Amino acid sequence: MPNETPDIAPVVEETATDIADMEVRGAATIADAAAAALAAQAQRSEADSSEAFREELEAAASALYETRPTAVSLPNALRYVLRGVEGETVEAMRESTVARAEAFREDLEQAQETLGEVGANRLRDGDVVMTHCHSTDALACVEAAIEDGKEIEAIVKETRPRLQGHITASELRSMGVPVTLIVDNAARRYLDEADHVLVGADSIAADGSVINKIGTSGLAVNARERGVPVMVAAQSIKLHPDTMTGHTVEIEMRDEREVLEETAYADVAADGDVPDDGLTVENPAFDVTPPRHVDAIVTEHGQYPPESIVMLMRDLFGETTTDPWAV
Ligand SMILES: O=P(O)(O)OC[C@H]1O[C@H](OP(=O)(O)O)[C@H](O)[C@@H]1O
Repeated sequence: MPNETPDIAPVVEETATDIADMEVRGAATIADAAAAALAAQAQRSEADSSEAFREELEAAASALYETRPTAVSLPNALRYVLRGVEGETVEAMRESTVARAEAFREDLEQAQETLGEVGANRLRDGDVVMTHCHSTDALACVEAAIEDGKEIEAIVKETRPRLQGHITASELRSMGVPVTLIVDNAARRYLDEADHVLVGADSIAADGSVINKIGTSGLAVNARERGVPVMVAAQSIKLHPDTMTGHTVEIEMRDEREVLEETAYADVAADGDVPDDGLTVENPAFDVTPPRHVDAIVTEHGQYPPESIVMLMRDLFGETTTDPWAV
C-alpha cells in the first residue's frame, strides 16, 4: 500500500479540467490530449522508484479517465500508452512512456488521414453532405475528397446546445466548401437536398450501434426514410472493447445550464419562481443509433457494414480488457 497520494503534474489536472469543460473536445482530440498529458506526467515526474513512477502514471490516467464517460477513445488511448511503459528504472520508464505517447499520437493522425481517403471514395463530385456536430474524422473525408478534385457542398446542423456545428461550418469554409447552416429542427426538410449524412462517432459497439452526439439517431431515422445514406467516420480507436462482452456504453449527462442558462431559468419556471421543483432540464450529450439506420462505418482499415464491425474488433482487440490503467 502506498503511504502517500501519488503526485499528478499540474498539466495533467489542467488537461482533465479542459476535457471535462469541453475546452478540449471531440473523441480523437480528447485521445490525443490524454496521451500528451501522460507523456507530460512522465517528463515531470520526480518519482524516486519505478513503483512510485507507475503509481503516478496510473493516478494521472485515472484523473483523465474520470472526465467524460462516453468516448471510448479516451480509455483506449490511456490503455495504449500504459501498456507501452517498460524498463526497470525511472529513467527507462520515462523514456518508454514518452516514446509510446508520441507513437500513439502519430498513429492517430495517420489513421485519420487514411480513413479520410477511404471515406472520400464514397463521395462523388458535386455531392452534398449533411453534418451533425463537429467531427475531425468526418471532415477528413471531405478534405480528402476535395484533394481528389471533387466539389463538395455541405448542409451543417448547428447542433444545440453547444453549437459545435459552428466549428464544422468554419472549418468547411476554410476548405472552400459552400456551407448552408441550418437549425437542428430543419434537418428533415433539407435532407431532400443531401446525398449523404456524414457524422463521426464517440464509440462504436460490437453490434454496430453508433454512439454519437445527441440528435444523430433521429437524423439517421429521417435519413433512412428519405433514402439518404448514413456514413459514420470513425477511426478504430472509437471501437468499444467492453461491448464485445455485453457491456453497454454510458451516455454522459451534462449540466442543465448548457440547455437553459441561469438568466433564462425564471422565464420557464412556474410564476417565475426560482428554483422550481417541478421543472427538470435534462441534457444527454449522446444517443445510440442502431445499426439498421447506418449504411457504412468508415475506418482506417476500410469501410464496414455496421453489422460486420465486430470482425474488425476481434482482429484488433483479441481478448477483452478491463480498467484502462490496469496493465
Ligand atoms: O473524433 P472526432 O471525429 O473529432 O469527434 C467524434 C465526436 O466527438 C464529439 O463529441 P463532443 O463534442 O466531444 O461531445 C461529437 O459527438 C463527434 O461526432
